[in-house]
Amino acid sequence: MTNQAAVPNSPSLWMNSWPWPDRDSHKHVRGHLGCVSGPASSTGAVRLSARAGLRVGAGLVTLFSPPGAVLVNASHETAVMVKSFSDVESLKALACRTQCTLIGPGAGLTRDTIDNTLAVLEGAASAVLDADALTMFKEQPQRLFSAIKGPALFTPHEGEFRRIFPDLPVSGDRVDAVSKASKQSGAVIILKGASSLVASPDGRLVENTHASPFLATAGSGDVLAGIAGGLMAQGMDAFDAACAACWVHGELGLRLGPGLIAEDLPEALPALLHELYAART
Ligand SMILES: NC(=O)C1=CN([C@@H]2O[C@H](COP(=O)(O)OP(=O)(O)OC[C@H]3O[C@@H](n4cnc5c(N)ncnc54)[C@H](O)[C@@H]3O)[C@@H](O)[C@H]2O)[C@@H](O)CC1
Ligand SMILES: Nc1ncnc2c1ncn2[C@@H]1O[C@H](COP(=O)(O)OP(=O)(O)O)[C@@H](O)[C@H]1O
Repeated sequence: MTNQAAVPNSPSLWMNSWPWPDRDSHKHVRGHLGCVSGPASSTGAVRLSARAGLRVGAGLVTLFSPPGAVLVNASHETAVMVKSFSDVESLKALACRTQCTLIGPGAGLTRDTIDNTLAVLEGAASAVLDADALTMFKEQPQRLFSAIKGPALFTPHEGEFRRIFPDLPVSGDRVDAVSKASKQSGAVIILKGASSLVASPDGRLVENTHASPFLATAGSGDVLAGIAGGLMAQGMDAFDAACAACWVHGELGLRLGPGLIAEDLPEALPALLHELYAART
């Protein structure tokens, strides 16, 4: 059991480290986010992440796509770029050119997802792992943890958390479970839910209750991962980026409310970002 209490999330925790561009910024200094696409039949989830990353300010966002999914990705995207990768070496080379690469949404429950996740962790300066990139390490979580070299953020829902941390019961003390999981893995972790907990291996712990039940809709978590990845690509500390992403995502949920679908979230970001920009000190 941990006696640690989680700090309530609020903009005061991370506003000062928000990566606003300055007068001399150009797209290459605003960070490059890579997002790894799954096969042609399941590309939508990661495109939600990519769009959120671009909206939150990453200067460049590229979808890294297997050859068979390039056409479907390219036909959906305009500002988000698309690059093909045919094997783990070419994916690693693409990830090396990013400040952050995100993998998992719609990646697929296949051996390729294991190999591609390891390539991302090896190549990218920082990484966001969600969904299938976590689930696929159910049988060998230690292999995943050992592959972490730089800042890494895991964004599991409870089902995914249970798969990679089977010894840490989330049905009991969630704070204890997520704190231990972060220390065990070496990753910052967002344990998502109606209340989301953010834990860092160095012991920082925040609880986000600033959210709406209307966020319980397909693809909403993919957008959250993209917001966090977009902030990390711009150089924000992984824990601050995770806290900021949870609050911003929750605020968008509160603003949009009934009828919200995941596509709405990135499109609602500019109005909120205008307010945060005006309130900066
Ligand atoms: N537009 C799209 O293309 C979308 C694709 N998605 C992708 O679909 C794949 C499967 O993801 P899912 O998360 O649906 O399924 P998973 O199969 O990974 O997990 C769902 C299972 O986990 C259990 N679970 C326990 N706690 C849960 C919680 N708090 N939230 C959700 N499930 C919980 C559920 O009982 C369920 O059986 C992933 O690749 C994901 O990225 C989803 O992100 C939805 C949107
Ligand atoms: N009842 C709720 N209240 C507030 N936020 C919620 C609620 N249910 C889900 N969410 C949020 O919605 C997102 C759902 O993510 P996830 O389960 O990964 O779905 P998906 O895989 O479809 O994107 C998470 O950020 C979670 O915190």
